[in-house]
Amino acid sequence: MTPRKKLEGLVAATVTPMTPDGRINLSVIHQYVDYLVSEQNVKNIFVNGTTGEGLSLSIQERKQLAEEWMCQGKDKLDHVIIHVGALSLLESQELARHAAAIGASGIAVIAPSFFKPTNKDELLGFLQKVASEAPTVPFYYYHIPAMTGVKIRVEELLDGIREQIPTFQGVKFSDTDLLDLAQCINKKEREQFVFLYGVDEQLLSALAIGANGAVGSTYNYLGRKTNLMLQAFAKPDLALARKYQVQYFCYPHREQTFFLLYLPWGVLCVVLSPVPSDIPVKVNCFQLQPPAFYS
Ligand SMILES: CC(=O)N[C@@H]([C@@H](O)[C@H](O)[C@H](O)CO)[C@@H](O)CC(=O)C(=O)O
Repeated sequence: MTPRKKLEGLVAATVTPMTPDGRINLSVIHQYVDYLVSEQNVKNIFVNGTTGEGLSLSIQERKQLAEEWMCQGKDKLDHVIIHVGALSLLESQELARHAAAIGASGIAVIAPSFFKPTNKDELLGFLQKVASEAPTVPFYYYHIPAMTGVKIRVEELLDGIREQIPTFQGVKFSDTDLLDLAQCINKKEREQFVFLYGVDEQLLSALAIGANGAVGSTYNYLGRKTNLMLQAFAKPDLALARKYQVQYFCYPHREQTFFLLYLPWGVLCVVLSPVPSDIPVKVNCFQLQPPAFYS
């Protein structure tokens, strides 16, 4: 892993592979890493987040997954960000210490979502207590109000955040409120922070207001295509970038079917997207353990 390289571009929010009897399946993670790097050109991952269903896993499972992703990503991935948020502060702190011990390139924390912080100071207090357990690890706030119900504006949260959290590095911004994101980015003193956008369907809009990159589920299987959009945006060829965004992300993702098939030789991940017939990608599959007869 290349340590401390600035985090930008695409970050795949990884799915957690499971066995048919509901246990985590660590054995396919090395192939998952190879798939992301070679097939999707994605070298950053976000582990145990929403897509990985981290909050539905036990602490032990989350640690084992983090260790395996770190181990298999060594010398292949640039960044492994571990989500360590939890309802329990003590558990979140334990996960933060663990992520630091295994050398994670960053940690991220969502707001507690049952007994919710009601203002900026409560939220900041929680984040600070977790971040301080990993004092050398870059820290990201994971803003996903649709899931947590915590709607404190990030723009407000960021005021003076480095004084409370010296490791604060940026935000994984999974919300459609682009005004909030723009206001975060447009403060001069925040230029050094990283803003990673998390609503894949409208990434281009976030790039236009200065997002550094993106974390999302679709980069598991549309990473290569989204990289083309990033290249078109950087050129800049906005017409082409818009074409990519519209073609691959404007269809109702909530209707998207994403499932894992458990076959004798391993796990097949199938993604069905309701896209028009003139677009070639309708079904995306990746084999976490490809059978010999397929190659
Ligand atoms: C609510 C949700 O799952 N949002 C996804 C998006 O990538 C989302 O799947 C995508 O925009 C398709 O709707 C990410 O923001 C979540 C994420 O990055 C994570 O797994 O932590």
